[in-house]
Amino acid sequence: MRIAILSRGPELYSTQRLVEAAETRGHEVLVIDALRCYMNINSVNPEIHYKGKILKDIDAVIPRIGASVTFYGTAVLRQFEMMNVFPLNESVAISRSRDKLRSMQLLSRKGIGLPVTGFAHSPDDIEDLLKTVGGAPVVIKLLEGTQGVGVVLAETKSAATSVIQAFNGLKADILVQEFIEEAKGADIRCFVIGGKVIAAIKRQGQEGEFRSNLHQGGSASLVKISAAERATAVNAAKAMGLNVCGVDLLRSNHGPVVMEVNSSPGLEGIEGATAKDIAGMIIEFIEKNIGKKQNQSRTRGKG
Ligand SMILES: Nc1ncnc2c1ncn2[C@@H]1O[C@H](COP(=O)(O)OP(=O)(O)OP(=O)(O)O)[C@@H](O)[C@H]1O
Ligand SMILES: [Mg+2]
Ligand SMILES: [Mg+2]
Repeated sequence: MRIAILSRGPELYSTQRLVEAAETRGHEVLVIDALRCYMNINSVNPEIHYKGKILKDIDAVIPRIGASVTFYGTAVLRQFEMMNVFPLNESVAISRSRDKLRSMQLLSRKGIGLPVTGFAHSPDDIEDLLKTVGGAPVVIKLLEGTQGVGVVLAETKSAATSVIQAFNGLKADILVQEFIEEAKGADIRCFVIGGKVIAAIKRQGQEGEFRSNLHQGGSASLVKISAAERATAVNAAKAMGLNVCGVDLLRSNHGPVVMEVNSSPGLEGIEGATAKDIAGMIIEFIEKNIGKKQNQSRTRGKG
């Protein structure tokens, strides 16, 4: 096969591992920066041009699209779909997962456990907003935040009110969530491939830190997950329409709750902690599914 990896960082661990895994299995790999692709949308035959040449005869595409380039990156992926190239994850599913509110609405519709969550732009009744999520302590999140930045624990009603007012002043969209204290600063990352959890790790925040993000000094270790956690992760992946994803769960005293579903999950932490060849499993998923109709892009770029 000829496999294209859409990635802006050929030197990144995840990209390198995917290249290595594909080449080991006898495939040809191209690492392509989506932002450098240009396309002729009017063409009868959809084409993608890259560095002065037309990209041809590509069988599968692995999107590793960074959050900051979602819009253009998914447009390039959609063009591949229009050319009948097999996408590891479909463009519509990626767009869906990048929108936190849309994701939570979709997951809740499928009855998947979520932290009690409110969202708001400029609430005129902060007290009522806090009441809808059960009152302080609450976690307040900037919708645009990433890697733990913009996630605040407000332990009292007055702290929560001040933080919400401050975010209002910045005209930011926010999420207000019940604080899952019993998670004790840890979350579970379930790595899903083709409807199965193939690995799971626990990320534990530093002493005194409620955020488990590795970028905030958290550490990763192997974890055994329960049947309920496994089912929650699988259902979340299915609800989002993602073949490959990382589902982040919190262990709450009302069962596993999904915090988010990541459509380009990193491989370094999880391969390091589990010693599994996850890049290889991703390539094998493509090998097994590329011919199957039901796993092809459902929208063929029309979504
Ligand atoms: N409702 C909550 N209760 C307890 N802990 C939480 C809650 N929400 C988030 N956390 C902790 O804070 C961390 C960061 O939150 P979250 O994953 O929502 O934002 P983020 O990591 O900045 O976003 P992204 O994962 O998109 O980069 C989580 O990994 C988790 O450990
Ligand atoms: Mg997170
Ligand atoms: Mg996130």
